[in-house]
Amino acid sequence: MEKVATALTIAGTDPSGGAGIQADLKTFQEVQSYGMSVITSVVAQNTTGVQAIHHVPLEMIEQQLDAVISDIPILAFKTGMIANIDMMKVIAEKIPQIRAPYVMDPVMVATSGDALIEAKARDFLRERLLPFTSLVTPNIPEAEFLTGEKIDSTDDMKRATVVLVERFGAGAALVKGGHMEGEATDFLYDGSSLHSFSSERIDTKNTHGTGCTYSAAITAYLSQGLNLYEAVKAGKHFVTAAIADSFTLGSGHGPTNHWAIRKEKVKQ
Ligand SMILES: Nc1ncnc2c1ncn2[C@@H]1O[C@H](COP(=O)(O)OP(=O)(O)OP(=O)(O)O)[C@@H](O)[C@H]1O
Ligand SMILES: Cc1ncc(CO)c(N)n1
Repeated sequence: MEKVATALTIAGTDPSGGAGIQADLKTFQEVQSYGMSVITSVVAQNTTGVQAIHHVPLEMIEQQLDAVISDIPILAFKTGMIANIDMMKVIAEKIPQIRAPYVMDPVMVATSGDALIEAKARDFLRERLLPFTSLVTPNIPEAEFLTGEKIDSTDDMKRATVVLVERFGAGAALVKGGHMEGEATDFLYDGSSLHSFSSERIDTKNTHGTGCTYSAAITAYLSQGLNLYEAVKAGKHFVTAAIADSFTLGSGHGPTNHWAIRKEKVKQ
């Protein structure tokens, strides 16, 4: 029987469908990995912002993790929104049982600017979870927080990738340039080489969930056995197509289009 590429996301939800668990599962499906999910927080949010957050009880997060881990092999997994230290502890205890590449999207604020994690939990994320990662994918503000250093230039971005790996123990680091000006360039440091991935900047306000979609695509490609460089390259292609074909839905930052890649294939 064919081996199924299984991918798990551990994250919060977005009922408007553009970010969080919903974006992750849509992305896994488009990339053709079998998607699974553990929900940390139920978030009432849409393209304009976050209206309310309900944290799933810790025992329930643990039971969801046990349900998946005890039954199904996981070939790659990612974490997104983990709102507080107690949740991080539960997840940190289970991670050693999942012997698969781990992509951390260190989610801190939504595209709308609303906070998704408690301030004091941000240090814990770096100290307790970062050392387990195969890859961490911060945007500029997240990288500034994790390294404690200001990022104003591409040289600063490159330096941050190295600091995250050499000083803080990430397996590899991808610092994303969505928040810079000019080309959308991301830098990857894997512990030995530095790579860059660039695309033209697309003129759109529809960037709700781009970070979730990107890290989910990388996770899915890793679950299929691609190496880190190839997975990031394919993930960058996926997210660029999804932003280029994004939807103007709702009155705020619209979502990316997760089936853009399929349309691209049909066009060829
Ligand atoms: N306008 C744009 N045009 C092209 N690529 C973009 C644009 N904005 C972001 N990107 C790319 O999208 C990916 C996600 O990057 P970004 O820095 O926006 O993540 P993020 O801030 O974590 O996302 P989120 O909005 O979900 O929090 C990166 O590859 C980045 O270079
Ligand atoms: C649940 C969740 N995770 C991540 C983001 C970041 O886009 C968001 N808006 N919501």
